[in-house]
This record gives sequence, C-alpha cells and structure tokens, in this order.
Amino acid sequence: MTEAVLGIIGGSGVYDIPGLENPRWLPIESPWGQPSDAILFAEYEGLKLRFMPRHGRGHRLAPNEINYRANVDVLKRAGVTDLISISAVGSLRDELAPGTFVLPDQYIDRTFARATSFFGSGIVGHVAFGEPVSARLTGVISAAADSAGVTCHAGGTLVVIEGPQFSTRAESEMYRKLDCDIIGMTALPEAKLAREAELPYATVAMVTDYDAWHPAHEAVDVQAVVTTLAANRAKAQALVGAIARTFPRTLEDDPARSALAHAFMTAPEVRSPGLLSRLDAVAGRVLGNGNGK
Ligand SMILES: CSC[C@H]1O[C@H](OP(=O)(O)O)[C@H](O)[C@@H]1O
Ligand SMILES: Nc1ncnc2[nH]cnc12
Repeated sequence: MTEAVLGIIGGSGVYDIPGLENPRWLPIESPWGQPSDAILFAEYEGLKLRFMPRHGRGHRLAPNEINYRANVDVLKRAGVTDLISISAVGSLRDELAPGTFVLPDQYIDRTFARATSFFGSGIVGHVAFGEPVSARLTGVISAAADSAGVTCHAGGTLVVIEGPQFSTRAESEMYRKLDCDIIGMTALPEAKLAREAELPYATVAMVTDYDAWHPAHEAVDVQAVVTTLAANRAKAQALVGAIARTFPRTLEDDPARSALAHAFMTAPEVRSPGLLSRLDAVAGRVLGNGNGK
C-alpha cells in the first residue's frame, strides 16, 4: 500500500504549522523558477506532512506575484499526494459571516496575468476541470471539522480575482449576481496546476470580511482581514490539527490521480525535449521521463 503525503498550502496569516513532529524547513529547487519559500517537512502521528506558505514567511509575495507553478512543482517533488489549501476570502452572502469556514466546490477565474499551465509550447495538454475540487478531500475535511466542533459549509463558488487590489462595489455586486459565494485571489491558478500535476486539491476558505457589497459593512481593507484572522486563529489551528489527526495514512483513489491519462495532444516525436525535462515531476508518470507518481 502506498503512503499518503499531505501537502498544505497556507494562505494569509498561515506561515507555519505549530505542534508538528520533527519539523525542518528544506529548500527544493524547481525548473519552474523560485517557489514562495522552502517546504516545512514534518510528521504528525504517522502522517507525513509538507507545508508551503503561499506568500512566503513574513508575507513577501502579493497574490499576483506568486510562482504557482514552482510551488506545485516543488510540492510534487517533495512527494505530496494530496493537496489542501488554506485561504482568507471575502463573503458575497449575508449568511456567510466573517469567521465562517467554507469548502467551495467550484471556482470562477477572473485572474488575467498569471501563468496558468505547465503545458503548451511544445507539449500541449488539456485536463478536465469540470469538477475542480476533490469530493473525497472535501469529505475528509468536513468529517475532521465535525470531530473538532468547527462548523464548515461544504459547497459554494469561489471567484478568484487578479488583485492585489480588492474589488469595486460594482464588481462585488456583479459576482453576487453570478451566484458566486466567496471571493479570493489565490485558488487559481493553484487548483488548475494541481490538477495538471494529478494532485487531488481542495480549498479551506475562511471568511474574513463582506468584500465591498454589504450595505451594513465598510468595504474590506487589510485591517479587517487581519483582525478576523487573529480572532479565528485557534479555530483554524483546531481544524488543521483535526485534518492531520484523521487524514487517511494510505493513498486513496481519486479521479485527479489520472488527470493526465488522455491529456496530451502533441505527438511524442515532436515533443519539446526541454519542456519534457521540466515536466519530470509534474507529468513524468505519463510522459515516462521522471518521478511523477
Ligand atoms: C490580506 S487579504 C488578501 C489576500 O488574502 C488572501 O490570500 P490567501 O488566499 O493566500 O489566504 C487573498 O487571496 C489575498 O491574497
Ligand atoms: N474581499 C476579498 N477579496 C479578495 N480576496 C480576499 N481575501 C480576503 N478577503 C478578500
């Protein structure tokens, strides 16, 4: 039986995971450039964990400056088999008040200036993305939240904007009309790249504010986000602890693990050798040139 290795990407306010066994920060090189930081390798009651602070320790990188490809690549090189991301988000619904946890099952991409794929320019590939979130991981997180007494809303649409500015009121109202539930700046292209790397992925979103649409609340600013994150830190840590405690120690089936089975269009004889070698970790399983598991 293959061992599961849980990857966690920490968002705003989450730059470390306290309480892990044998923690060590190890830099990993990527042919895709500079990742946000080293990876924190650790264990927890027999589970292998690998943690990456998305904005870097100290929050050095804006959402539009993050090298999402390098981050996913190094997590895959570190042996990660399942990826859970943590994000601070705004609420587009009255009932999703600050402090609420949401597990979105759909994303809408409003980013426009990011590298969104490992493929193209010599090796063209298209992955299915109709169901962008692992239903299995969502189930694991929901059960962990129940065990920790943390309320988590399963389901909802997360719209991802380019940032780094927050939205205008007109944009915020438009996203509500589009039936979006929460708003953030980082789940895409992260989720798309995780799918290309055949990593099951789910977002744990913590609502920190009412964005810019709510007549009874000031438009979001960083102070509001930071205040809500601080007020809910213990709850967030309890949830992460429960996920680590209950996460299956052996690999479970997931459709994302075979996302690349029929993805590539480019004929083998004309595939770019340079790109082929950069894809060793992400797609070695199907391109036959690397350690992709
Ligand atoms: C500090 S508010 C805006 C910032 O917070 C969220 O980051 P993350 O998803 O990494 O928690 C949002 O996407 C923005 O990057
Ligand atoms: N209102 C908001 N818009 C985009 N990203 C956010 N992260 C936290 N709150 C946000």
